[in-house]
Amino acid sequence: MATSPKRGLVLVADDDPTMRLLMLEMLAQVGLDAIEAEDGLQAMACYHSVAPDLVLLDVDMPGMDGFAVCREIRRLESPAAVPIIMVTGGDELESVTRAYEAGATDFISKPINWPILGHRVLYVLRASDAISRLRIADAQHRAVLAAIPDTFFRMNKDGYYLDYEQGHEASNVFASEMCVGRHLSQVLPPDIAGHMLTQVRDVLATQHIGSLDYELPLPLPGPAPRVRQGEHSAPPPVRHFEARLVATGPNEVLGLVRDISERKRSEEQIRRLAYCDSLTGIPNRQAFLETLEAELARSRKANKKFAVLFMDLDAFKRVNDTLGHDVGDQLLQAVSERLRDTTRPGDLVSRAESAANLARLGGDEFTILIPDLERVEDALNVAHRVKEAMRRPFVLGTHEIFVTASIGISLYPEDGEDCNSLLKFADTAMYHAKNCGKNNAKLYSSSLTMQIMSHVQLEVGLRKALRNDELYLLYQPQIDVASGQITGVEALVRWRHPERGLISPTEFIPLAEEAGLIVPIGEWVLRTACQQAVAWQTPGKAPVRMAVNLSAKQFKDENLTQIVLSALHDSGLPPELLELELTEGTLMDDARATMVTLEQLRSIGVYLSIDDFGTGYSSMNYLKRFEVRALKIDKSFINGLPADSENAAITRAIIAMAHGLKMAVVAEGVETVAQLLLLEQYGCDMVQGYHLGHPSPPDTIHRMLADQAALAMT
Ligand SMILES: Nc1nc2c(ncn2[C@@H]2O[C@H](COP(=O)(O)O[C@H]3[C@@H](O)[C@H](n4cnc5c(=O)[nH]c(N)nc54)O[C@@H]3COP(=O)(O)O)[C@@H](O)[C@H]2O)c(=O)[nH]1
Repeated sequence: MATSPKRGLVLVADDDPTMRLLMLEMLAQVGLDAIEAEDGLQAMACYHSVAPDLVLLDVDMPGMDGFAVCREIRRLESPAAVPIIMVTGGDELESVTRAYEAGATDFISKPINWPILGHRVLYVLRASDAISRLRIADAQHRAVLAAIPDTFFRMNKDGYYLDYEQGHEASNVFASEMCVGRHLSQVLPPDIAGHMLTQVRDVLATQHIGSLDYELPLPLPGPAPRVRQGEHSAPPPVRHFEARLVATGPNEVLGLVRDISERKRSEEQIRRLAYCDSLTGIPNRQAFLETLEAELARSRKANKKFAVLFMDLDAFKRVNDTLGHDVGDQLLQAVSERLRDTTRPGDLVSRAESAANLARLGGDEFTILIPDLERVEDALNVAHRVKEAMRRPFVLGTHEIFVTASIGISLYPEDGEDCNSLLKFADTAMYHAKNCGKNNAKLYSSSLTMQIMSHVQLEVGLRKALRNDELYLLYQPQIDVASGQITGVEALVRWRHPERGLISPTEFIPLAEEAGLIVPIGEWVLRTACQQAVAWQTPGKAPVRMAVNLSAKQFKDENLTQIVLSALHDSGLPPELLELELTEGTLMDDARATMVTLEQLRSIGVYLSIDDFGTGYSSMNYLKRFEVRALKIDKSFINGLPADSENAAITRAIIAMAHGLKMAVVAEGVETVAQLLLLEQYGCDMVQGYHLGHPSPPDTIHRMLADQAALAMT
């Protein structure tokens, strides 16, 4: 006979050997092993020694009866109870009741229906197995729930709490009795209750896990703090919660609620670090870009205008270089503070949340967003106020610092329809403002981009100009008034651009200074002019001095003296035949450094003169300290002569004062005989101008010098 696989061990306790035999046989039929005991004591001994999976226990046994065995087993047992089936003498209710009271799992009445005994035992074994698995699962769930700090609840589809177990977090606000049997709306604020109920229904409909975040104001114990007039009350303390919902049946969800206030606080801190400039505490570039993006969307939708102001300090680098980075940092903090004051909501003609309207992009660059702009003038007014605010001295410790600001403005929607363009255009306008003399505010215009592009192209061209031989020199004669002889020439550089043709030095010299090209270009001018000057010297004839312009950047170049020495040495030009023309501005920039450089140049023996005199500081006293040999009166004074009596008086005074300081005077821009005669009358030493000769190529000057020599022979 085929036997089923073994499914468990049954302890059969009965004092009747026939009954035991039959029971064993029936159990074997369903694949169960069995062990026999003929009375209660033996049953207990077997229970201890084999730990059966089920006990089949006759009620009536000599000595210790079935009820006593059952009670004893239950007393000894752990919660994992072994199933006990009591075999009662008859169907009488009393033994059945006693059997259950003793802890029996089930009972079988005699006479036993033998064919179903095995199946009945199997059924009880299965049921007991399921119960013990349930018990384990339940214990595990309880352990999990005990281990997590969350509050959990069960809720039906209509939003009634069926169960509520408060988590062990201090902030869990509701006690169980406040919730069980109540509707969500009686426990939570109406908006949160509404969201929660929607989520509950979604979770039940989709059988997916759902979640929602919400915050609850926590009333502080005691009376509310009094707020004085004009003060803002602190926002009420809130705690943040996250509820996760999972369906546990077609009409019921399990909810877990966690206090996420700490996490929110950390997120806020991270956000602050990511969006705030650490030096000044105002929003940084990232924050500004996001604000700009949001403003763009809002303005587009509401058909509104806004302006972006881009501000850069004009002399920040100088502060950093001269006073150190600590003072530079303090200045940036003070600047952002002043900007904050100047761009308060009321000042901005804008909405309330102005904090994000101001940002530091980095270095000394700040941006301001002006929303809801009605007139362009409003943006210009803000720019003007900012400029004025920056002009007031900053007192930082013992330092009183003066700075100015250049501001560029771009407008939405006129100038651009996206954030990057608007920011870029405001930046472009700021550069334009700087180029227009700093301490300026300029609106962006599309032609600016063209200007800047052509500026950049010109710079690229200038870099190639030297190596492509596109630069050349013209020379303008300088005439000694007394003798009428050419005693000097001024070298003036020209650039023949391959596409644009002739470009004036007024255009490319400032560009060369900006691009750092003035030093190599200036060296080339110096060397070429020195070589040319040597070629024009004729033994036995009056020498011809070569005047070369030096720009401020060249003058500051630490290798200047070396370059001059080298140009003189390589050309063989005597130093006294080289004149270096400097402007007043160049000399005044850094008096101490100027004195050192001038001393070095003087020690070489070169002739030093002041160019464009009268257009700058015009301080004779100052110039005396620099011991220069000559002054060149700017052509703007000569221009109106002889009719302009004021210019005539100035010219006469300059000549007299220069002579008093033993300086020679050269008048520039002499265009007429009348001017020449007047200057002669005033005692001017030398003259230069179109009337006496235009800037000309070397062979023209060569001819002029040759004619002059020939005339002298006659
Ligand atoms: N650092 C350097 N600067 C240089 C160099 N070459 C020239 N420059 C400077 O560029 C400015 C413009 O120079 P330019 O266009 O050459 O003009 C010079 C003369 O052409 C002009 N001039 C001369 N006579 C007259 C006249 O009668 N009327 C009139 N309207 N203009 C006249 O004046 C300019 C000379 O100026 P200055 O140098 O002040 O003597 C100019 O500032 C140059 O200095 C260079 O190599 N390096």
